[in-house]
Amino acid sequence: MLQEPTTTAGRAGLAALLADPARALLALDFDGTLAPIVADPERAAAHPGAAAALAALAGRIGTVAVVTGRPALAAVRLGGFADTPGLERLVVLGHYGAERWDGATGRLTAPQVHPGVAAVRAELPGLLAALDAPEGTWLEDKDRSLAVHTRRTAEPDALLERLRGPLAELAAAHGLAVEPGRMVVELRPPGVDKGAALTGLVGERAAGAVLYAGDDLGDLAAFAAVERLRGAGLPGLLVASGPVTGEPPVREVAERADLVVPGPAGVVALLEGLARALEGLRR
Ligand SMILES: O=P(O)(O)OC[C@H]1O[C@H](O[C@H]2O[C@H](CO)[C@@H](O)[C@H](O)[C@H]2O)[C@H](O)[C@@H](O)[C@@H]1O
Repeated sequence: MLQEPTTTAGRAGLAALLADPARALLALDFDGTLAPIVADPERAAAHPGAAAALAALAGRIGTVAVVTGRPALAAVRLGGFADTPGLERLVVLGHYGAERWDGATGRLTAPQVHPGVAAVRAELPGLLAALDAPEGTWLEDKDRSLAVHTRRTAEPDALLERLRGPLAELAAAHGLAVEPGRMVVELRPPGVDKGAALTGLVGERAAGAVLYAGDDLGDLAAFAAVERLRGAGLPGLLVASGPVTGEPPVREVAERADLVVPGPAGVVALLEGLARALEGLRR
């Protein structure tokens, strides 16, 4: 059974997607939405059913995309997307939309690395040492940005709170912006976010309906984009992937969603339900 959205706008978005799937755009975040949250980001992997569920929809829905804070190729690798029959036309927008990988061509497009990234890379270890960042603090170097993770420390939330100000100052000193997330603060180039990335793709594909699913603060820009598009007459459905790891949900995401599902397993079940509904409509 396909779960029903709890809002009128969400129900209209789902109805429009089902009525004309060939013109619809389905976009999903990666970590926390298609991939369960794990302690070590390098060991993240898509839910075992995710790639197949996306592939089942890719033949029916006009555009299927992943929109992630990860480098695009990292999401392709961790998701197993390049090896999945049916996902040949998948689009992956990485680094919050700064990068784009097209399954159809296998090509990655990306801008120059922001010069502030090298400066932050050089200064960040010293800053963390000066701030007495405890064991377990982990610096993720994503080439175009750097992320400080606190999940593996004894008090991740308190540490994140303590680091937030100094990291924002360092980012600003080098022309970078901060992107907060689940037990992570990322220092990354400004000027692009998931909302701009999603809006661009909607325009490029002349989408007639959009579904976006996410779980974290970085997804709120995409939620805002769908809300704006709905205001302009484009039906849309917002899905929140609620956490299943025991940590509290990201309140703003759950509150603004038309449908909350239980984590990546719930997202996969929703995708499978959509595929079944579209198959049923074809008969
Ligand atoms: O936009 P996303 O696809 O959601 O990527 C956002 C960040 O996700 C990763 O960090 C998060 O997932 C990790 C693995 O489950 C988890 O350990 C961490 O606490 C989460 O914040 C990734 O490491 C970041 O680079 C992404 O920006």
